[in-house]
Amino acid sequence: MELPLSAPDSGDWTVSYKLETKNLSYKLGTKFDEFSWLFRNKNRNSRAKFILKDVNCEARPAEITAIAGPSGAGKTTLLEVLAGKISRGRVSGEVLVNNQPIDPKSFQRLSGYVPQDDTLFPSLTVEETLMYSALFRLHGGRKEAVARVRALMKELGLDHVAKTRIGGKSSNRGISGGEKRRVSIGVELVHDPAVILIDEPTSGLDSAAALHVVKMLKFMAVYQGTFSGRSSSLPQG
Ligand SMILES: Nc1ncnc2c1ncn2[C@@H]1O[C@H](COP(=O)(O)OP(=O)(O)OP(=O)(O)O)[C@@H](O)[C@H]1O
Repeated sequence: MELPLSAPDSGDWTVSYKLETKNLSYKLGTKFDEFSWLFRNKNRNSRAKFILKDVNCEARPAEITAIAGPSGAGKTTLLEVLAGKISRGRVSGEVLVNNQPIDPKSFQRLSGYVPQDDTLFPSLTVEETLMYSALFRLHGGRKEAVARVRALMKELGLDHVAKTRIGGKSSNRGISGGEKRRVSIGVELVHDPAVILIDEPTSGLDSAAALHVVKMLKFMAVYQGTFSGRSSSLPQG
C-alpha cells in the first residue's frame, strides 16, 4: 500500500508520520531450514534463531524516540527492518506508517537512515561528500545543492572542515570521528527527510560533541517535525 505522500523526494511538513511495529519478529533460519523439504523426517528440530520477537513500539512525530538495550539486543536489526533494509521474507508482524502497512520504497523517499558505521569516501572533502548526496537526491540543480550544503554545514557545525578530506584511519587521517558522524548524518539530512533513523548517533563522540548532535536532533524534531528513531547501547555492567 502506498503512503499518503504528496512530496515524493522529501518529507512533507504538512503530514505527520507515526511509525509503529506490532508483534514484529525476525527469525534467522539455518541451512537445514532452507533445505528441510529434502528430508523425510520434517519434524527434526529447527535451530532457527529469533533476533527480534514480538516487538511492539511506536515513534510519534516531533519527538526523538530512543531504542535502548544491551549490546546484541537487536537494536540495529530493528532499525534495519524499519528502514526497509531487511527483506520481509523472514520478518513477521506489522510495520505501520500512519496506521498503514509500510511500503519500503515510499518510506525510503521520505526518510533517512544513518548506519552505525560511517561509510564515507576517504578521498572526498566534507563539502564534496555533502554535494555528492545533494546532487543525487535533490532535483533543483547545482544552485539548490550548493545552497543546501552551505546551510547544512552551518547547522552541523562543519564549516571549519568544509575543505578537509574525510580521511582514513591511520596515516591518511582527515576529520575527527565526531565530525565524520556529523557528515554521515548530514548525507541523510540533505533532502530534509520527515523521519530519520540513526544507529548510535553519538558513538565515538566526546561528551561535548555528543551533546551537540543530540541538541541538533532535538531541534529538528521539535521545530522541523522530523523525528529520529535512534538506537543506543546501554552502558554495560
Ligand atoms: N544476519 C545475521 N546473521 C547472524 N546473526 C545475526 C544477523 N543479524 C543479526 N544477528 C545477531 O542478532 C543479534 C542482534 O544484533 P544487532 O546488531 O541488531 O544488536 P544491537 O543491539 O544493535 O547490538 P550493538 O549495540 O552491539 O550494536 C546479535 O547477536 C547478532 O549477532
